[in-house]
Amino acid sequence: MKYFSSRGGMEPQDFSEILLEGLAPDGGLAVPEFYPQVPLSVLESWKSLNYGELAFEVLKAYATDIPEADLKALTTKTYTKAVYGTAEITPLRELFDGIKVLELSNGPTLAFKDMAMQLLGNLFEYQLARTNRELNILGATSGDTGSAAEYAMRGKKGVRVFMLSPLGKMSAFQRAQMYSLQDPNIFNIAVEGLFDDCQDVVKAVSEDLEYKARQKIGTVNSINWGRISAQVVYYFNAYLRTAEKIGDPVSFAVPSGNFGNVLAGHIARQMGLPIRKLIVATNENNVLDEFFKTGVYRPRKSAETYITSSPSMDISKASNFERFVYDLLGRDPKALKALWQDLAKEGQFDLSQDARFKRVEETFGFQSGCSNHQNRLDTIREVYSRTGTLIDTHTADAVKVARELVEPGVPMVVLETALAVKFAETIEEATGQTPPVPAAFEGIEKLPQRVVEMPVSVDQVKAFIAVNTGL
Ligand SMILES: Cc1ncc(COP(=O)(O)O)c(C=O)c1O
Ligand SMILES: N[C@@H](CCOP(=O)(O)O)C(=O)O
Repeated sequence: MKYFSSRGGMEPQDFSEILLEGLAPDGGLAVPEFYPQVPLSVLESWKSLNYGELAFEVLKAYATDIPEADLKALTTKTYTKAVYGTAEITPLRELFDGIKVLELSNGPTLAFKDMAMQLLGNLFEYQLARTNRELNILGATSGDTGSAAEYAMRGKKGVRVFMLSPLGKMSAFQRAQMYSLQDPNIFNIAVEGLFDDCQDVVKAVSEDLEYKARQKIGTVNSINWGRISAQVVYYFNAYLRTAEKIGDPVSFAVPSGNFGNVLAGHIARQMGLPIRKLIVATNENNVLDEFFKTGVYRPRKSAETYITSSPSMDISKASNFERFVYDLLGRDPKALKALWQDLAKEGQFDLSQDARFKRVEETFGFQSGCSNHQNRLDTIREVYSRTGTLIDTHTADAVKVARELVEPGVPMVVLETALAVKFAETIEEATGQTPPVPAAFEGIEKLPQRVVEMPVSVDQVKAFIAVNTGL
């Protein structure tokens, strides 16, 4: 399998190359030359596989330059009960009204990011040893990618993590998870801005190709195709455990911010998984909901981005949306590049009158909805009173939209993207209950924290990295 840039400006590369490179040199995102197809008969045969085996089957079609025996060893080592708490890895639980919850947040940092990040940590270690290289990861987080990456990379040989987070905008638990780490290869930088500002800095640094090469910069955000490909696996797993009969339709509702999670669902669907609807659920930062409803894509500036009680989705410029639009435009890099040039000039684009916009729902199955703080409180309270379980604020956003769009006879799977304990304040406001703190995180908010503060400055971030790498 070869990978190209969504904007057309990259020589074909292998999986291992794009894994360490992150953003394409022309500022686009790496996309595979085609989506490997999984016929229903093959899907049927995957029913008996455990998670690690399934991950191997899905990923071997993408990571074709990694010897199969090595890839199998990596997926087996990653997806264990010791890491994810259960042998099922991503258990499903019944909610109500035809809705199930897919538990993706039982890993080391209590968010769905662990599903891909643990594998990425092992893949990086493998690839760096194979090529005798070092990697300095530059990432942006709104709360969960940061800790997942840091827990996956701490102590890994040849890897440093420089993680940008929005100063004062994450929950107290999220801050403590990241900033209390004292490992010498982990560097936390709290930026005086929002997630989008952090992500812009990561992209600007990555676009300075000379600096990127000298400092050996890589990424762990979902702009890295490795992240997305690993996230495709749990859609297959959930489908295999949900469909009564292989071939029956199943829908998914996905709390969305940077559009990586739901994009993985889109890819699973393109590979032939019988997904009926992919529901994009946003919070008050509803840029994506606006696009899926109207065809107008209008990313907001930081000043127009709300700070909400589902803070990990406080994102107004969703990176992975570019990968979906690439497919929508018939996988034509010239058309994508032209549209992105319009976007840079006009600050928005409008596909409402373009015949291709109809394909968003008809061909690709996308629908959307959004939530506000009150919806979140109501949903968390109702789920608690009807099932006795506490769901986190992001998952609540998806449950709210799933209930609006669920269809009779079609199971709806809501992706649980974090555990309630990460957002205890809102859970207490909704239910009066304090979410239980897992033993590993007992007292974490009282630990000393190690973080440097910085304005939104590409130059200052570059200088900080250079001082700490000595390169
Ligand atoms: C808890 C949680 N839910 C949902 C999201 C949104 O996922 P995505 O950015 O892949 O759309 C994030 C962050 O990405 C998150 O941390
Ligand atoms: N919600 C994320 C933001 C970054 O998303 P990513 O999937 O692109 O890494 C976070 O919690 O950091």
